[in-house]
Amino acid sequence: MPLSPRQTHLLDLIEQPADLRALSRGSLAALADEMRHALLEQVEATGGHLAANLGVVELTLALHRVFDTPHDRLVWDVGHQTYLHKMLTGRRGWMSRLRQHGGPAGFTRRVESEYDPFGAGHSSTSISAALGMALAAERKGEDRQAIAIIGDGAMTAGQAFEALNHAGDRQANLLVILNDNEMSISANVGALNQHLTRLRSNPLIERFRHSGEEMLAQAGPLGELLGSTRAGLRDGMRHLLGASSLFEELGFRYFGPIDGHDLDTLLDTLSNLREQRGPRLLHVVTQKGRGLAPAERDPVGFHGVARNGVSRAMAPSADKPATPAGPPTWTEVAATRLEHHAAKDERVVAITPAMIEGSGLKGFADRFPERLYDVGIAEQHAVTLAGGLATEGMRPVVAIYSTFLQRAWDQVIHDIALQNLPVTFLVDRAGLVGPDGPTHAGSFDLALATSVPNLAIAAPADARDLDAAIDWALAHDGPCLVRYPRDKCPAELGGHALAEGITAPTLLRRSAAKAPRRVLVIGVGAMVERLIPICETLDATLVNLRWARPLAIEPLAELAAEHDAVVTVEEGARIGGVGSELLLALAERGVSRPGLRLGIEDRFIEHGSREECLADTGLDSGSIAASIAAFIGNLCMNR
Ligand SMILES: Cc1ncc(C[n+]2csc(CCOP(=O)(O)OP(=O)(O)O)c2C)c(N)n1
Ligand SMILES: CC(=O)[C@@H](O)[C@H](O)COP(=O)(O)O
Ligand SMILES: [Mg+2]
Repeated sequence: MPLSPRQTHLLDLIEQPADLRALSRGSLAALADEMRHALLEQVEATGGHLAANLGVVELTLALHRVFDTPHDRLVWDVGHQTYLHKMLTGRRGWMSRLRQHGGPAGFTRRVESEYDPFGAGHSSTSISAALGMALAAERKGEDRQAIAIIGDGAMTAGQAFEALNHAGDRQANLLVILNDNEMSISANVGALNQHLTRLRSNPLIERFRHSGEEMLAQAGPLGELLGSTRAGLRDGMRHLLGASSLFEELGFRYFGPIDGHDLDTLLDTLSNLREQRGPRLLHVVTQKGRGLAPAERDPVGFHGVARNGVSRAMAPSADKPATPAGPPTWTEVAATRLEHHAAKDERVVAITPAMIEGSGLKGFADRFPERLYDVGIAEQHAVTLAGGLATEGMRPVVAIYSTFLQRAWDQVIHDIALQNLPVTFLVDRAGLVGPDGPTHAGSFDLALATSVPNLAIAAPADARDLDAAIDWALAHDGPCLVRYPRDKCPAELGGHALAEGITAPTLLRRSAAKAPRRVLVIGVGAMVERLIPICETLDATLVNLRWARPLAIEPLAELAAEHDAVVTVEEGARIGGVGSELLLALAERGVSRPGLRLGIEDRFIEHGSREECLADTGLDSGSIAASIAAFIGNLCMNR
């Protein structure tokens, strides 16, 4: 059922937020309606993060109406909920290419607009960044508001607390808007979430506060005198009722909770807060998916949707196309193997930093709910928690995206590897992810991991390798990282082992070429599949490395010695990656050969489809074949 197009008379008038401020207040509800519909049409065409955006229509409108953006700084956390913000800040015409190559990013970016004062993608950075802006304004003597808009999910991260702690102590001029929709990607978790629930559902406090304020208003001059201590009285009441907010304890003035879909309340409250200074936190209650019934019912399913996802959701079930069958994803294969082990071994527990669905842990959660720890958006804690569990004989598995593991490398090194603890890391989204772009690319895990002692690193090329790697990791008495991309997983690529032992590389084909054309290609992980036809065409020998550590250097050196040159191909940073390590290790064994290292170039790769991103850095099949062919051509010329 296609979405019916809707007129957008008011939205068409808005080029910049100043145009929004010129509209009558009475027309804003109609504008919010138009914005919500424009959002649905846009996400229908491009796909993207729908539910969070539906929840902030009124909040976005109210913020740009009340504050003097871009002079006042709006810092959105994560940035996945900024589609309306982009529409109101001069990017509406461009949104039809959202998250596509050359189009706007799915998150805020400084290079895109002066209305994006800070780039994001990873969560829980907004309070720190806005605090930096507030302190800079203080130093420069500038009068501006710095506003962090952070979700209840993002608020669960350590960094958010670190920033609150600092801001409250400094009494910085900072406004934090806590957008509480009771959801992270899945239902929000943790004691903070329970605290927010108590704040949301304590009508006694609200009644007490309102009646207290009414009494003060009726008491004339005495009331005015007392009014100056109104905030103190209110805080006192909260303490008496045992309902003081955590934020007040940290030095913030707490306002709310208010209904984030009630425009009048939002506009009045924000206007009041605009006139105040110091650390303030406004608790806004919103509904994820607001205004689209299927998304309100299933905010998890509508967190991110594919192109045509809106009309598909609204279609009667009989009209819904069946999901096409095909190979499973790497995520699915890994999750199935993990469940297989959990069924046999009570010691196996899984940890996720707020990514149950994306990491494929829904099945594990259903089957072994008491053995799944969703720790919130707390990657560092997830890793050290696994360390603690491992010291007591458990077999913890941290399921984590490569990009989010970046937060926790100190924990991997200091808490896990240094103590040689048996923790398995299932590192998903390793390599280029596509539409989420550089903030979410898993470019660095290999380069970071290869230098960490004790850490075994598997880069499986097919489902058979992946299963074997998980089996090995769970039996191994030390840490192990298993990495795989956001893609379909081939079942079995074949080949035979180059040596004894589970971590040995496999040989997939042997070149029949004559010197100087005998080239050994060593593929890392998911790159191997696309190397098979390339090596056939170029008549190169092909090895599936399988394990980046321990590196099976002896059999590889023997094989390399029979060749004229070595090529390595990995979906990870080329500098400091497996290829660099391999060529050096071969040279140290006296097998110095001309080498070509293919990997992610030394720059950030822009968003696009996964294939476009790979092509951008020379890792699509055509570019790989061309690079190897040119390399062989040079070998012949230089002979
Ligand atoms: C460091 C980090 N970990 C995980 C994620 C994945 N992620 C993106 S949005 C999200 C949920 C955020 O919840 P909340 O802040 O409440 O925003 P909402 O979607 O509810 O509006 C998560 C876990 C991320 N972007 N960054
Ligand atoms: C905004 C965010 O960080 C997540 O929603 C992320 O976009 C999920 O990515 P996947 O679609 O790869 O699970
Ligand atoms: Mg939320």
